[in-house]
Amino acid sequence: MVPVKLLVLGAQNTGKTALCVRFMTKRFIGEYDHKKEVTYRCSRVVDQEAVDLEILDIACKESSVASLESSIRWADGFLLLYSITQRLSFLEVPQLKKLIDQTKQSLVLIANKADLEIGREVTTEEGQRLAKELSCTFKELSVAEAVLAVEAAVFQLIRLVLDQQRPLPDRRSYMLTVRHALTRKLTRSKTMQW
Ligand SMILES: Nc1nc2c(ncn2[C@@H]2O[C@H](COP(=O)(O)OP(=O)(O)OP(=O)(O)O)[C@@H](O)[C@H]2O)c(=O)[nH]1
Repeated sequence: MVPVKLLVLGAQNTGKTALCVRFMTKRFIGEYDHKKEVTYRCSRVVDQEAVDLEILDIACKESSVASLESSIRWADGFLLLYSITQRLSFLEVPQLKKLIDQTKQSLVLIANKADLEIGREVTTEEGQRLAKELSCTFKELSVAEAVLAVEAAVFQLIRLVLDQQRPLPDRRSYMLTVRHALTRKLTRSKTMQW
């Protein structure tokens, strides 16, 4: 079992708890008790790898900068949420990203509440642009409506963490680079034969 620790971050009311509960139970529950921070534990198989998962949902209202920083140090990967209906939560993203250690690059930016099109304050393109600037993966989804999208986002983050933990030559990104280089070389030599 590979231990993987994930932290769910974002401004208030962006759906952090809803996302954790959705991932753990597959259910969407409207309202939660926000007073305490909660650690969810479960195991999942990701790409044939058994993963021992801990997901920390911190109560933003209650937590000090010091405790936020200590949670960030604890985590291997981050789900950073904003709500498409709360422009302010989108504007807070770069600040939160700055708090995350530069060496910790496993981060998925989630634009939540995609079902609330009528109240949209942040466009999909703005989210994509920000993710590009912050060099992270981007997903727009609705925790309320899409159980599979939530699972896919968490799994994608787990893959990033596992990839980051592998010694450099084993990393998926490294293998992909080598594969692309080889393909290019093979294509070129084929072209030359013709
Ligand atoms: N329509 C809609 N509502 C959502 C969605 N996700 C969460 N909510 C609602 O948004 C509100 C806030 O969700 P929470 O999960 O409590 O948000 P949080 O980020 O944990 O909030 P704090 O603990 O205050 O930081 C709740 O009323 C949820 O039911 C979604 O995808 N669509």
